[in-house]
Amino acid sequence: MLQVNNLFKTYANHPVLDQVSLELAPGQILAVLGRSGCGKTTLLKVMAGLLPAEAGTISWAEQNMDAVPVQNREMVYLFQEPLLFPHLSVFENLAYGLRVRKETEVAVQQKVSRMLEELELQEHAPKMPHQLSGGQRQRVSFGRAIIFLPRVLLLDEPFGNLDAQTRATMQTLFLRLAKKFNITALFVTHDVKEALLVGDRWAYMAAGKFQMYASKASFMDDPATGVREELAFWQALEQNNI
Ligand SMILES: Nc1ncnc2c1ncn2[C@@H]1O[C@H](COP(=O)(O)OP(=O)(O)OP(=O)(O)O)[C@@H](O)[C@H]1O
Repeated sequence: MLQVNNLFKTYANHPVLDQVSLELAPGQILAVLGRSGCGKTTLLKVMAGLLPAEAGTISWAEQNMDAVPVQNREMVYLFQEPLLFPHLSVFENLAYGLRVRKETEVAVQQKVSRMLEELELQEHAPKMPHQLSGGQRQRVSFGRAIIFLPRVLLLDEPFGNLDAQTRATMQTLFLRLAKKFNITALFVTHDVKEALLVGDRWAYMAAGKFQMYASKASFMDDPATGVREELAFWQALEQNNI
């Protein structure tokens, strides 16, 4: 179980994380909906150990993560822009985390081959990152993050820069692999549809305050989230009222 208790952080005396608490069971995906500037990136970076919090605790399976350094925390932050090693091939980008963990060459070859297949990137294995499309780069980045089965995957608007069709393909791929590898994830997005699609649990963040909902219905029914408003727009459009 992932547990976050009362995280607090300020920038210039202004709270950017205001007593953020959440709980997530292993294998669940928490979709976090929030507008630009609400503190989503700060929350994910604090959880990954990339930024310090002023107060609060983060624990996994009742082990406190606060003193655990980034490289051992295994709470992996996935940037919106895929960050790949430009001088390494797709294969070697995927293999990197396994090699750092001193896995045997046989295990590396097996795991990378399997991941290339899952990502439908077999034919691109020898390519360098600059020879890939944006969607393909994001797939490699995602594969690299899950190949060593981290405790928690932290996704920051991962498909925000992709066109609508590639985005839909990536959402389906993400869900299939997350379920297959039993990934526990926080998925932040400003897109209502994406939040509804990828989440098993839902939260809403505004001005540093974080609210988790007991059910999809309660998330949708909260006027703050704007879900009903968006649904009403599409219904009105369908009925030719717009
Ligand atoms: N290093 C910093 N110093 C001062 N203020 C900061 C710093 N980093 C972020 N902020 C402010 O904190 C708030 C939250 O920033 P954060 O990057 O977490 O937002 P976000 O929800 O991820 O936004 P976006 O979706 O636009 O990336 C913003 O108002 C931002 O201007």
